[in-house]
Amino acid sequence: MTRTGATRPHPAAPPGVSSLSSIRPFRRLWIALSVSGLGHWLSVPALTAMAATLTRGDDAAARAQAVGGVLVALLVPAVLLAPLAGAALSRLDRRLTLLVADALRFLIVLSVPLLDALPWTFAAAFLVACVSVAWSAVAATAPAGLVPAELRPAARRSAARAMCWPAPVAAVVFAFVALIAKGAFGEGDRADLALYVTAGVFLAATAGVAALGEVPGSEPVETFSPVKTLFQGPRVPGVRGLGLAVVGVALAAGAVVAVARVHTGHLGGGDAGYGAVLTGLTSGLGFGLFLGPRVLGPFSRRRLLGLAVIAAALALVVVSLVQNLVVVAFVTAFLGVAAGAAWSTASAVLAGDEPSDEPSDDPAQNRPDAFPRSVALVTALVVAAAVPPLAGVIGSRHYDLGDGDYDFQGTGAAMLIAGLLALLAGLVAFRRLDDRHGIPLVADLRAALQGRVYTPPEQAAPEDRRVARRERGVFIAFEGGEGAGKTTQARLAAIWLRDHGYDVVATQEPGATKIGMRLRAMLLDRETTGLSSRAESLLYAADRADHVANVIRPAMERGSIVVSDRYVDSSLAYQGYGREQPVEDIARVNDWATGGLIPDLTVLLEVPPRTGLGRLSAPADRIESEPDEFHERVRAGFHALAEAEPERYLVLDASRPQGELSREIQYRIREILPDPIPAGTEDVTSTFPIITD
Ligand SMILES: Nc1ncnc2c1ncn2[C@@H]1O[C@H](COP(=O)(O)OP(=O)(O)OP(=O)(O)O)[C@@H](O)[C@H]1O
Ligand SMILES: Cc1cn([C@H]2C[C@H](O)[C@@H](COP(=O)(O)O)O2)c(=O)[nH]c1=O
Repeated sequence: MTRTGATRPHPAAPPGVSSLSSIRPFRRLWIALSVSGLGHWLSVPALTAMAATLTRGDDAAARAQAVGGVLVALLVPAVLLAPLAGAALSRLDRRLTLLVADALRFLIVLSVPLLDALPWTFAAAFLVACVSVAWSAVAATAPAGLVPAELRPAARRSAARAMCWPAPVAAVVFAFVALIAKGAFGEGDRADLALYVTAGVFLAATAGVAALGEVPGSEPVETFSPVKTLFQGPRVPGVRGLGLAVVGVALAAGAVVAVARVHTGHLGGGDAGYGAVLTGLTSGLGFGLFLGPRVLGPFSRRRLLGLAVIAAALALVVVSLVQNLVVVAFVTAFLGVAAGAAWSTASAVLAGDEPSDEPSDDPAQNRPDAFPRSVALVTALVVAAAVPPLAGVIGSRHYDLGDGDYDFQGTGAAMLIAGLLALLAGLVAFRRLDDRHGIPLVADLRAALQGRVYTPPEQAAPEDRRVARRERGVFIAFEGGEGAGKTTQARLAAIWLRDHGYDVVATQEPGATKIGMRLRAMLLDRETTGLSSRAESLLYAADRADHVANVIRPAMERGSIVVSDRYVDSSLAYQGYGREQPVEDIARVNDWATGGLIPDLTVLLEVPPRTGLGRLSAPADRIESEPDEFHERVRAGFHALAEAEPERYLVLDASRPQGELSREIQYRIREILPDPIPAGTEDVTSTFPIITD
């Protein structure tokens, strides 16, 4: 609501600190971790390619097994040794640990091309992976030690990103280095150069960490046992099918990685082709992780998860059958997108279903992603151990198809089997996860594409249907982040409408009714601490239910124009995107609370959070005091909602002058206005007000 006065700094920002990137030591550590991450991801294709180079004289089965052996060596420490690392690492100096980890990996990787022996390549892969377990555990918590307490959650998320984003870059670098190596050595693939480059990256990371100042260990280094977590099951009981969904995704993505080096060799691609396929997979994964639940906002996340697994499995089936390297790289990228979307959707499903128990001493119990991570890791290990030998056992088959030959390699057959198993896992997971039994999938998808939750006609409440038929008014909502100018523009619109003869009800959320005012006080009071996200969502929905029942619907029935400062989309953006709860759950609760009442027009006033918050003068309330990241998510949420339903939205850049904005809003409102004088009255008076600017 409007408050006038001077601007003020955002309350979540400590003095002089606007964001993580403005904290120099954090920024430097983040860069050093990104460089280490690049080395970490480069070591995977470099070491597997070395195994393939060293078995070049052998048959395809031996080569596949050598590559699989390196992958197993890279995965075993993460599965078996991680639980031992946590307690020991907490006692060590963080900076020194990161420094030693990078230096050790530099030396080990450098030794591989120098010794040029397969057994040492396996041993080196195992040693690198052991060091990487320690490095990633420390890297996950170290940046949080460099920032104020309120920025620590954001620092942890940022650290996780620093370790992940280099994966597609590493794949591209590997592909380029392979091309250069092929040109330079001119005698088939040589992985030496990729290993030297990887060692060089680790050396650069070592120098980067050495140049850092102290890294305080303010947070314990927590690791968990994937095997134990697997048997404990998900932190949230009752997410049936989630484990199977993760198995399906890990099976599909893991099978491609397990045989890609040898398969691309069959397709004439060598190391560069291997790099191209890995680039497709990793960049697809990144894109899918970003897209995840953002796509199809109102669609059930559980359904989305099942569908994403099925899509990844079908992509693997196509990859297994196609004999063209370019097509294989593109379909693998699609597989990556589906797998990434499945992963982030699974995380959202788990994050949205809050655990019923108290925080536990077991780190795995406090991490929503511990279970899917464990399932993925163990599945990847089994795939790396089983798929390459399976490819070797099957061997190659030659088919004469009359007008052309078809060579079906063991690697393709092994991927086909993995793809069919992943498809089965996806189908069963979809059935188990489905929380919309009886709702036709196609209609549900179509409605989600239009930005709404599908409700079968027979399920709409009889009273709501009756009211819907009688409604004659127009409903306009103003939405946007803090200080965007909603109250200002809603008031200007109401005045303009009244000036033109309309009966206007100007209202707002939360707090338009007596009960609503009490709810507003509870919701916005900074003294309200520890309110769970679900309770917050329900309180906003309760305010809205009262608002619709006592203010909006009666006004609509009278034929008034209702102008509301905030409505359901605020809950989708703040409680859904902002609080990272499943948006479709919030949509469903609000659909019920409002009897499905949707505005005829939603004006979205778009302004960067800092600008909007800077416009406010009163002390920040509970929601305004949330950190920048929260408000950025809210902003992105409003964007996504408007994009999903463009015909209902008018999106405006709210940093423009107020007068310009209100004129544009008037133009748009005009398109949906009814006759301002009720039909009967017009028969009697024969008058018709003229609308002017
Ligand atoms: N287009 C604009 N340009 C600059 N300042 C504006 C603009 N629109 C509104 N303001 C000013 O910004 C402040 C906040 O405006 P307003 O209360 O309308 O925002 P709001 O979106 O309703 O805020 P809240 O989210 O707190 O309800 C007021 O001081 C208002 O005068
Ligand atoms: C309706 C609604 C509101 N909020 C938040 C958004 C704001 O921070 C406050 C309302 O304050 P305003 O000054 O009146 O805009 O509540 C929310 O989080 N969810 C909602 O549904």
